[in-house]
Amino acid sequence: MDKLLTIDGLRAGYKDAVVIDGLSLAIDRGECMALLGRNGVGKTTLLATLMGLTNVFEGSIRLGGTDLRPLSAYQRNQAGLGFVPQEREIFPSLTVEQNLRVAQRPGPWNVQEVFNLFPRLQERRGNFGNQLSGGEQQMLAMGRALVGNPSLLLLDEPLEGLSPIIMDVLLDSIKALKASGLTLILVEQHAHLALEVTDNVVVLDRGRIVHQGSSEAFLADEARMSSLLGLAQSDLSATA
Ligand SMILES: Nc1ncnc2c1ncn2[C@@H]1O[C@H](COP(=O)(O)OP(=O)(O)OP(=O)(O)O)[C@@H](O)[C@H]1O
Repeated sequence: MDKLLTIDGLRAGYKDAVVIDGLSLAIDRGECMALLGRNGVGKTTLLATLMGLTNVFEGSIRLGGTDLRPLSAYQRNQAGLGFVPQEREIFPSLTVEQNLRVAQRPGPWNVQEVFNLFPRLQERRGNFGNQLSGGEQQMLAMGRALVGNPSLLLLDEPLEGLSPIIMDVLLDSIKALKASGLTLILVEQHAHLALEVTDNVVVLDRGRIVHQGSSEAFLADEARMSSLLGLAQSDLSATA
């Protein structure tokens, strides 16, 4: 298969502290990957490292043919990384449409395509960022990453704090992105839901990969999920 992202021997963290500790990972073009693990194991740090927002001590990160390590976050964005951070970071004083237009770069994704994916945003096109619900902000944050026409989309806990109805809208959008062939990494605490919309899963523990395989097989192995994710059996079914 054609590898889009290749991470080799990565050690990274904050100041002198190592959080990602010798991690190697490759993602095929068109692959949809869940990145799971208990709180504080380094999932967000790995995404932030891909974006150039942490200290890298060792290792390489390549996107297609490009070595990302010397590049700034802005340059990584231009090289094809789209990042939807947990904090969403939309512009509160711009309208929905303006938020999308300022992020537009050439490619198949444009404002109208985002409105087709999230009709709710079209209804809210004239509202300011700070007038949106949490779910609408999340849709806008995803839309903003999409109009940048990324080759790899990084989603950090997009379902956090949202109602089940809005979670379903976002999960449907992730399925649609997967069907369109976009490569993506989904960090989620809702393990069951993330596994249902992804091809493969990587589980981290203390900055290292402790499990890697198909999402379907992991989903069927409740005992393994429970031991690696630290969820009680009741939590696992609650997220199903
Ligand atoms: N900006 C930062 N500066 C210093 N240490 C940090 C920073 N952000 C995270 N850490 C530390 O790095 C470790 C990994 O945190 P990270 O947020 O990557 O974990 P996570 O798996 O995403 O957890 P969660 O599911 O809670 O978001 C933790 O020990 C955390 O305290």
